[in-house]
Amino acid sequence: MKAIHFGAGNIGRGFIGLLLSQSGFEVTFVARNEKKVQLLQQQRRYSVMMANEARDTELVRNINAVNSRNVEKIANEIADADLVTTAVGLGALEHIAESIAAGIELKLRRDNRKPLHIIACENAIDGSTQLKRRVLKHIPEELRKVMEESVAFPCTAVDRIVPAQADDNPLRVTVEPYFEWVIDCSSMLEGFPEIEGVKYVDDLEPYIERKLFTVNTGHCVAAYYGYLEGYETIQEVMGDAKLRRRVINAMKETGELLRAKYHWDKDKHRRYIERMARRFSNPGLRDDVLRVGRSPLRKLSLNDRLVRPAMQAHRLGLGTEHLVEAIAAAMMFDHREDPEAVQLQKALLARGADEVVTQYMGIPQKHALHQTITSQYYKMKHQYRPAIASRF
Ligand SMILES: NC(=O)c1ccc[n+]([C@@H]2O[C@H](COP(=O)([O-])OP(=O)(O)OC[C@H]3O[C@@H](n4cnc5c(N)ncnc54)[C@H](O)[C@@H]3O)[C@@H](O)[C@H]2O)c1
Ligand SMILES: O=P(O)(O)OC[C@@H](O)[C@@H](O)[C@H](O)[C@H](O)CO
Repeated sequence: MKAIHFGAGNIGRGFIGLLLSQSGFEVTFVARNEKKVQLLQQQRRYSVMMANEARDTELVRNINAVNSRNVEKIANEIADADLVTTAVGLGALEHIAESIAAGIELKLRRDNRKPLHIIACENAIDGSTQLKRRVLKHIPEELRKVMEESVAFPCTAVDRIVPAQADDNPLRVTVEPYFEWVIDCSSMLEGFPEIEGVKYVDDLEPYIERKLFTVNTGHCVAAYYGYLEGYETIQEVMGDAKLRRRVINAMKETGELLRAKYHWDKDKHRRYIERMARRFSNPGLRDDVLRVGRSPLRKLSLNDRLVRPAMQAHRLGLGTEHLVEAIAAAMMFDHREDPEAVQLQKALLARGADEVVTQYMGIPQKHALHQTITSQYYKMKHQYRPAIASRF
């Protein structure tokens, strides 16, 4: 069984590569960094350490690597693969689409009808569908129909906290012990080799929404308030009782929405929230506020972890107070080395919050949340301005 994985970063090595290798796949990483490619090619293995007391360690074997610029080699690898996975970041999917399409085209021209599944393991609703749309642009018209017979793009929800690594060994990665990987099997082709530890479901929506609107909503609330209060890590933020309460309150708010939509048991979901908060606090990890808050424009977009639950909750007449505050806090994220934070701050400065809420969040001006978010932002800006100014 052969898998090609795009992105030899934190989640790629610490989660996807690990589970695929444990399930018997030969995994070839497609990576941008030539040094990392060479190391993976030389060592053909790396270790994944658990952030638990025992520091349990797993060895990932049977791996190889190819540089992301080597489109011909990537296409050859994909042409006879069973699985392609990605963890490159949502914004980078457009950069890998052409290589994936080249592999699919080669596979079809060789008349290889073995099923190929392509799964975008990014934090997003319908990530694989978004990738498919980009790949299709590079597939010749005459192959598109036949492609459907042997190539599928099932969507997924992946959950494991893997912080940025500070390790002398550039391949080793430390991860939390917890993980959840759910794949939508309703769009899968027959004969798919199962991945150990994956849950296959017919309807992914409750799973991806539970993950994105609890783990990722709560996580980014911690990051954005933590940033405003001058904390460096999520662990520090969770140690601050006032901020921890804000994180929990936001997860409770999305919890009310999720329970209304999916009729979940109240106590069970409360325990899920508590468990997620304990994960954020894991003392065995050091997770930077800057990593968790990265790419604020993506996180503030209409279908992501803040605006989507807020819009849905509003539609159902449920509370949105904590989400609105978190959205305003996200708008304050002005880290100079984050290109999206810079773009956001420039837009706020040039065009004001009104336009930013419409343009980047997709909330029409006449929507009630538009006004609430804008006012909350100006209120918070006033409150935090002295703290922010002292940063520079
Ligand atoms: N780290 C986590 O806790 C976690 C958990 C679940 C999901 N995710 C998602 O996984 C994705 C990756 O996150 P991460 O934390 O591993 O980030 P990361 O920055 O550690 O890894 C991304 C990797 O993709 C590589 N990359 C970017 N463009 C590429 C290209 N064109 N070709 C090949 N490689 C390319 C980068 O060089 C980097 O190594 C994101 O969508 C993230 O939301 C992350
Ligand atoms: O990867 P992002 O930027 O979408 O979100 C940052 C973190 O919240 C995220 O990486 C979590 O650690 C992860 O989603 C946990 O499964």
